Amino acid sequence: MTESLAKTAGPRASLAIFGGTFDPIHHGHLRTAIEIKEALGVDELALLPSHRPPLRGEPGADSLQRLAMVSAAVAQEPGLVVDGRELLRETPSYTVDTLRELRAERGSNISITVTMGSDAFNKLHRWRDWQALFSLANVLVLHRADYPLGMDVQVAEFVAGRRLGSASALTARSAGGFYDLGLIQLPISATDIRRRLASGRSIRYLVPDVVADYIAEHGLYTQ
Ligand SMILES: Nc1ncnc2c1ncn2[C@@H]1O[C@H](COP(=O)(O)OP(=O)(O)OP(=O)(O)O)[C@@H](O)[C@H]1O
Ligand SMILES: O=C(O)c1ccc[n+]([C@@H]2O[C@H](COP(=O)([O-])O)[C@@H](O)[C@H]2O)c1
Repeated sequence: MTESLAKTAGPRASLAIFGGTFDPIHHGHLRTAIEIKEALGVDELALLPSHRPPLRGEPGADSLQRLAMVSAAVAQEPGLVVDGRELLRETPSYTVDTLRELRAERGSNISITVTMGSDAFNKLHRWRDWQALFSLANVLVLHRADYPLGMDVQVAEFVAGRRLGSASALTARSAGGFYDLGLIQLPISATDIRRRLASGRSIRYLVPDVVADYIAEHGLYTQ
């Protein structure tokens, strides 16, 4: 299927994806997922736990455990769904592969927006086939408090002509648009949660109770 997609304005079905290692999923991710869904006005926001994250070491919890925690966390949240497709591939979880699969399934007309925090976006120039992401989807970047937007010069040039005036303008296009969004950011990170658990401290109110219970039952992140 061709990667040059129609970019005409107009109402269309829409989907946003929010990928991550989710090691573990926390309230920073969940609050952000809701903000993304509202800002874009999408029909559906899918969280995509990565199986083998390309630019980082082995996660502390295995893929099925991370998938189970994400699924439990969103079970009560209408409009948020989990997409476990990256666990079905043995290759590193390249976003471009995921988007190609989604396009093949959903067709060229649906609006797809891939979303990521500024920490992830600042490394975009190291992603597999990163320019192709913009042929397959729109890109929405969320400012994270500790990570000012500091994109690579090549990426900056590439997105300059693609910047739209609002997040919701992305959903009127099938692909190719870019927007960076300032939103309420909870200063929570999975790294900090893993450190707390390793030193026997509480993680209550940083993650949903179902996730804290799962971690305790499976003895995760104790070292
Ligand atoms: N508190 C937060 N607020 C908004 N976005 C977040 C937050 N934490 C993570 N993200 C975003 O969620 C996506 C997945 O992040 P990831 O699973 O790596 O979580 P993390 O908390 O950054 O993990 P780690 O500390 O292990 O790097 C990334 O795009 C990241 O920028
Ligand atoms: O496609 C790539 O090359 C690529 C490189 C690094 C990260 N990603 C994706 O970006 C998302 C956030 O990654 P991380 O490591 O910050 O959790 C997750 O969905 C990864 O699969 C994708």
